[in-house]
Amino acid sequence: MVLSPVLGKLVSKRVVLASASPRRQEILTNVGLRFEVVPSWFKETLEKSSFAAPYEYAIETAKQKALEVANRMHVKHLRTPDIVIGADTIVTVDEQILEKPVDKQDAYRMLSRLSGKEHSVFTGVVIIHCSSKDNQLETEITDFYEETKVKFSDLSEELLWEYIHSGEPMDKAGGYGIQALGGMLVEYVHGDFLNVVGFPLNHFCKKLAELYCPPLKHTIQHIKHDSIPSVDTFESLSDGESESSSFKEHKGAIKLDSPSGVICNSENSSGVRTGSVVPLENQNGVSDSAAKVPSKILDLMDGFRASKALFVASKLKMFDHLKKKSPLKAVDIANEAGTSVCGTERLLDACTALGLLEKTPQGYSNTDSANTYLASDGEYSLHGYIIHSNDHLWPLFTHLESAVKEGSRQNHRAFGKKTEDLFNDYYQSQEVKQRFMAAMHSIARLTARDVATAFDLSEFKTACDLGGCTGALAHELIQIYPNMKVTVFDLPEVIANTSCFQPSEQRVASVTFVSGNFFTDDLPEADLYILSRVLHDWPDEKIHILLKKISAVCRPGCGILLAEMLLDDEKKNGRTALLQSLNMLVQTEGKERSGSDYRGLLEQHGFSKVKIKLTGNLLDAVLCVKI
Ligand SMILES: O=c1[nH]cc([C@@H]2O[C@H](COP(=O)(O)OP(=O)(O)OP(=O)(O)O)[C@@H](O)[C@H]2O)c(=O)[nH]1
Repeated sequence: MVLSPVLGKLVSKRVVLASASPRRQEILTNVGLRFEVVPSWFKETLEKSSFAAPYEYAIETAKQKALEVANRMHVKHLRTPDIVIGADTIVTVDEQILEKPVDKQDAYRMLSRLSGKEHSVFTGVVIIHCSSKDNQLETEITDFYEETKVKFSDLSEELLWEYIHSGEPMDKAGGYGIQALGGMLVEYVHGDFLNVVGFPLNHFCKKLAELYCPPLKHTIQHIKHDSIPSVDTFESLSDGESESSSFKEHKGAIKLDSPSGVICNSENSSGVRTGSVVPLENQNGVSDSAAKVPSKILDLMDGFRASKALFVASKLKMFDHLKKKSPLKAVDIANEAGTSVCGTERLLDACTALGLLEKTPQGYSNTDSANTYLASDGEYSLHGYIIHSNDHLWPLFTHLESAVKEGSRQNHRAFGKKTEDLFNDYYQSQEVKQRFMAAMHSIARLTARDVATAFDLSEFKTACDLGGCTGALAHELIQIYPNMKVTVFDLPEVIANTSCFQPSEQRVASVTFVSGNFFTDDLPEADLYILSRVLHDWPDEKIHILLKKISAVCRPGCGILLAEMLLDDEKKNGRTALLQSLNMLVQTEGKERSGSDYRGLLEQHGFSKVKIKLTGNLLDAVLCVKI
């Protein structure tokens, strides 16, 4: 299947999956699509009776989910995605639409309705292309749906309740998961199995191919096999080059960037496809072996080069120079940065190919996202974390192999000294301390709003951010909850260096900085204790010491808010969090954990009503209350 050309075109795009469904994430990851996950906050409450057909309801819900994410990212994070994908799966039986059960009784009602009958599963999918014009979000929407028919056996009461008690039905449309235990209920499936699981991959891939590599009419090939009917295949879908007439004709398609270098033309020199097994030559005489390019693996092999190119361009302040003045030629930037012209030109070209810069005959300019995130002066700049990644994490990662073999941190190998305490390493020199604080500040600035709004915290009048560093989250909290007073509690060497990170124009009086060590000193009183990127630094034993201490000073009704990257329970998806857990391995005794892991730790110290929120940003949130 020639999907590589399509994926090649998407590689430089910010693709977002507006769904919390782990199944959708897995299905799309499996085909090699690279995307971020930003779960939608759209409540599935559209009036079902106002839709003429059930699939219209599924499509509209999918559309609203995706639009909510596109708008939120555009307004809230100043990050307009290029493409947002949304989906909604429903089950229909006896002209009723079934969604996810709200409780076990509801699951029972659904499953007994499906027992012994055939039902339909519809998934509505939308692909939204986004752009920003005069700061307004512009969208072009493509949608489709897929129907699969499923027949259940007669289900005995016993089997029904056994299945319900397994817990599986609760987050699944129609109250069953065909891919797991629910498969035992099914007599037959007519249609796309993955559509039932939540995402019609086959139809989606065809849609992507239509949008990104529309066929030149004369190249569509009908492959004939003895017993299989003639079909139009992905192999027959050619690039058509960006200006092909069929491309322009396609409803809802927008003009996209030039191909990523993967040859997508599928004609041979005589303009006729001859089959997909033998490598073909296109009009340029280039072997059409795109189907065999393992692009995902090649990308991973290149990953370190791309990271290092970003780090070096940041370290040499190239994005700062280009933010001040652009376009600039390589020679001008080399002069500013004190670097060689030939090396600078190669670095700038690589950054252009990575989508960080734009290049015209007049020279290089920053992309919008380079101006926002890579220049060092932006409100949401990641410069601090990038420099920390280059100077601190990179040397540690060169010892990943030893870390994996030994199961322990590698600070001694990377920096030539044994560290008893993680923070001794960071705070022993002023330069390293400032760099570390800048890194933490940049991640905190980027995530603070999503963490602060993950739950309604208005009932907490006072909060104490343990290890709150520069106070970035504290300042966000008092913006959102004007009656809240927040204490930032951190080591004396941190508190002494916070002044350069303070916002100029805020009600600073509501944020107080107190120095101390949360393991050894008394904790300030508060209704809410916040631990943001703290617990992941420590092994369970240390976490128990800290939670016990917090629990001892918490009155009933007081809470703990955790902000961490959450792993999925099966530790299969979410590569950012899984890679971050390796990051913790090379430098700490800690690790990333799942929401269930944190729930287990918190419940052991008298905290209950644990709520978990995946924010779609770098940090997720967990809230619990002392009983
Ligand atoms: O056999 C299976 N059938 C359905 C599922 C899963 O069910 C849900 C459907 O719910 P919805 O479309 O509303 O999606 P959500 O999970 O709420 O995520 P969004 O954030 O996209 O709204 C979906 O997860 C299917 O995967 C299943 O697993 N097996």
